[in-house]
Amino acid sequence: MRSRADLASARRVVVKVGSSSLTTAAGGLDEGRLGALVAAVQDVRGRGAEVVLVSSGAIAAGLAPLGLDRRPRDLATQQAAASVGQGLLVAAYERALGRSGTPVGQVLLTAEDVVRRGHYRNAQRTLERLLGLGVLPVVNENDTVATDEIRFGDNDRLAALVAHLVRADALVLLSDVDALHDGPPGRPGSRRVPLVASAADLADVVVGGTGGAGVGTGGMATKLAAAGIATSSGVPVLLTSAALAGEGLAGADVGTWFAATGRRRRTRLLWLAHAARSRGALVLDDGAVRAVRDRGASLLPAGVREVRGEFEAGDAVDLVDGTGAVLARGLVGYAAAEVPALLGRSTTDLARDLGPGWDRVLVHRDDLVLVPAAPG
Ligand SMILES: Nc1ncnc2c1ncn2[C@@H]1O[C@H](COP(=O)(O)OP(=O)(O)O)[C@@H](O)[C@H]1O
Ligand SMILES: N[C@@H](CCC(=O)OP(=O)(O)O)C(=O)O
Repeated sequence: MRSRADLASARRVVVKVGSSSLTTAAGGLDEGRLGALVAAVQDVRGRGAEVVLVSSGAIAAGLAPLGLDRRPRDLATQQAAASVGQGLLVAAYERALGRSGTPVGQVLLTAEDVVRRGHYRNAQRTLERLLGLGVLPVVNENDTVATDEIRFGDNDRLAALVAHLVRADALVLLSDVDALHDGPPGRPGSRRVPLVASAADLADVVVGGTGGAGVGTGGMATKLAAAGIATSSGVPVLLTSAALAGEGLAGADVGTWFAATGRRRRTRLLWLAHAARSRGALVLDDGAVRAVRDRGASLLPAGVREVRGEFEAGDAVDLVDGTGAVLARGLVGYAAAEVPALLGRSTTDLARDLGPGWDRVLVHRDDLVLVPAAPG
């Protein structure tokens, strides 16, 4: 997809809508705006395209029923609000779609669901089936069970990973602002940025926090991070306001278009590079640094000098060099408690001394992404 005009002929689109676009100033869901969004989505579906909707708003929708007048700060109350609000949110989508006969499919995901192979294959299969059955999947983070460590916290990045998961032609991020501006919107002189073709186009952009009602989470920063994830793996992004959704999805010259900059990568690696939180670190000797960084090799226990942190097999860890700089991230094959006994030893020794199964690599090269060196 080369430009926003191509959106009019997209085959499959992921549309993400933020809390600020679905709630009223007084709190609670704004069914008028939700209905307008659904109408825009139905136009796209009417053209024969498939849509996955990633909708925030569960926490915001749960505030009023719980007598809360603002977004709570602590995780437990946020989860309680999400638990109450998610049902209201899906019910509002069902009401808005009611007469069309389009069924709504609620899909609640955690970060785990897009990283562990079995989980993301499962999520992928379910979404494909829902689309095949003519359902409108409405995706949100499974807030009520996600702990701080595994939480996305913002649906912008979740939407980028979902767009990759379903191989969408484009991701459309809808917020309460019409486009990315070169400074916080409302500040005199701030202007719309119509096109971001590469990171250089963001050099002069000043990004602020969340806007208006204070129900949004990440402000523009998480949208730019999400756009980076999507475009670097081949999915272009349109960022505009929910009010302009219909025009944007029809390819009109609204919002900010982020062109694709890279090619499709493995979903797990995309998550590792952009979304995973490391549970620990492995300190590599110089030979292992060269093998991993320059030769694309797997990390063997023999090249590791030290282990830091508490992690389980399958967790994300940083691979750091002798100076502490992170050179890669990977999914580790052993738990932290098992690693000290392996350090510095060859796989042949390990198999001989500890028996079969202990000759695995520490981090397989298929489970590893290099982290670009910090500039300067
Ligand atoms: N450079 C910028 N361009 C556009 N919007 C910006 C910029 N800096 C900060 N913002 C703010 O980001 C807000 C959108 O983020 P957020 O409230 O988290 O939205 P949502 O709930 O839709 O995810 C906008 O209301 C806007 O005020
Ligand atoms: N899962 C949360 C959404 C958090 C979030 O990303 O909100 P937003 O910044 O408004 O898109 C909820 O439904 O309230």
